[in-house]
Amino acid sequence: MTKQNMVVAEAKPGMTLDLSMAVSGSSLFNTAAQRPPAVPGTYFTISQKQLLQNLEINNGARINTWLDTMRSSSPTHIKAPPLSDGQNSWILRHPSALDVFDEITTASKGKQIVMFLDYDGTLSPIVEDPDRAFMSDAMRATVRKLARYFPTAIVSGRCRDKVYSFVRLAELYYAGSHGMDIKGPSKGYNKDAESVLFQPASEFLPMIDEVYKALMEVTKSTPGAIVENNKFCVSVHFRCVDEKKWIELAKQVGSVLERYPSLRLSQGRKVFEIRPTIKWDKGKALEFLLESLGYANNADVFPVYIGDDRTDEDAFKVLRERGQGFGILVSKIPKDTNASYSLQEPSEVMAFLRRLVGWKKMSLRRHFRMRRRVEEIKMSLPN
Ligand SMILES: O=P(O)(O)OC[C@H]1O[C@H](O[C@H]2O[C@H](CO)[C@@H](O)[C@H](O)[C@H]2O)[C@H](O)[C@@H](O)[C@@H]1O
Repeated sequence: MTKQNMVVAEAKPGMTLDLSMAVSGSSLFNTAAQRPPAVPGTYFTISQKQLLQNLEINNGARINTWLDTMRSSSPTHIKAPPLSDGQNSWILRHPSALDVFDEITTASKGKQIVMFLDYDGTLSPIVEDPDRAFMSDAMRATVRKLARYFPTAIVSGRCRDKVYSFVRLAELYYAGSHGMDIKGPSKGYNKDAESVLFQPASEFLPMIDEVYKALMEVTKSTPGAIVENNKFCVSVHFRCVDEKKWIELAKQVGSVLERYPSLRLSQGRKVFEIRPTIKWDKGKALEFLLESLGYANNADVFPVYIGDDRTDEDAFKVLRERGQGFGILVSKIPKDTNASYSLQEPSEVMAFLRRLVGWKKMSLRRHFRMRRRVEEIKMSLPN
């Protein structure tokens, strides 16, 4: 970054500074579009030297930025859009996947559907204790049936073993740690699938372990904070932390992270996600899995990704860019998304998956009936 193009917000008491671009490895915002809008008249350029002198301010600003995002991700701070155009135009742009079900199946005609499912908030409801985010037996039975008809992968921010212990279906693909830990099914599909195993961040294991311990130590004075070791990444939950303590928690996390420039932080649903800065995410995992399934350059594949979180946006984006299949965002409120369709909650996800299974069963039945009929006609013809 040159001196010319470095634009930094002027420090004013109580104002949140957007210095995320200047704090390497810790930006919450990957693209300019994601950064908070500029406030006219509050910007000036500074040199690298001045920037270093302002390190203290930067760290403060970084914490402020985190706090803003923490607040905006909290339901108490989400302003319901006026019962009007806002909501309506969002729904028009991202219609319910249940309402446009026929449109979706028509688009997939003649193609192989491959299913990608996020776990928390998609297959299981969001609960306070991350260790108790169980999926219902009905949802498990639905996903089991789904996997009989379509190759199916679970793509989660959680540690792969942990998400497997919740889902307990050996016939699925699993991509844990935001896609950094991929394993093929141990039964079903083809035998080769068993050998699929990909861990692009394995060199970070000792560092993640170290950071996990440091975060456990530093956050133990903040009641309600939960640190979760997700093997190749770490989650720091603030769902049960009193909002008055959020700044304290953000500072604690910041104090650990500033020692690890090769780690980055993003936010999910009332959780800080800390992970290696490698170019790997749920979108890359989706592409890797399609390749493993033999669909890398196949125009006849139709991937469907269902997820509720910001980290799922990477996968939605990949589908949009490939122009193949589509993403479905699980959300009750309008959100900026690359998904094409929406579903409100896990119960709607289950309803959608059931319809998909029902539709596939019916089309297979129709197909076999037709084949039988053709055979009968052939047999009835004179030689
Ligand atoms: O990619 P996902 O499968 O959606 O995982 C993302 C994070 O999900 C979990 O946290 C979220 O769900 C918890 C249980 O409902 C909830 O308490 C928490 O507030 C949510 O953020 C999981 O615990 C994290 O490790 C995952 O990274």
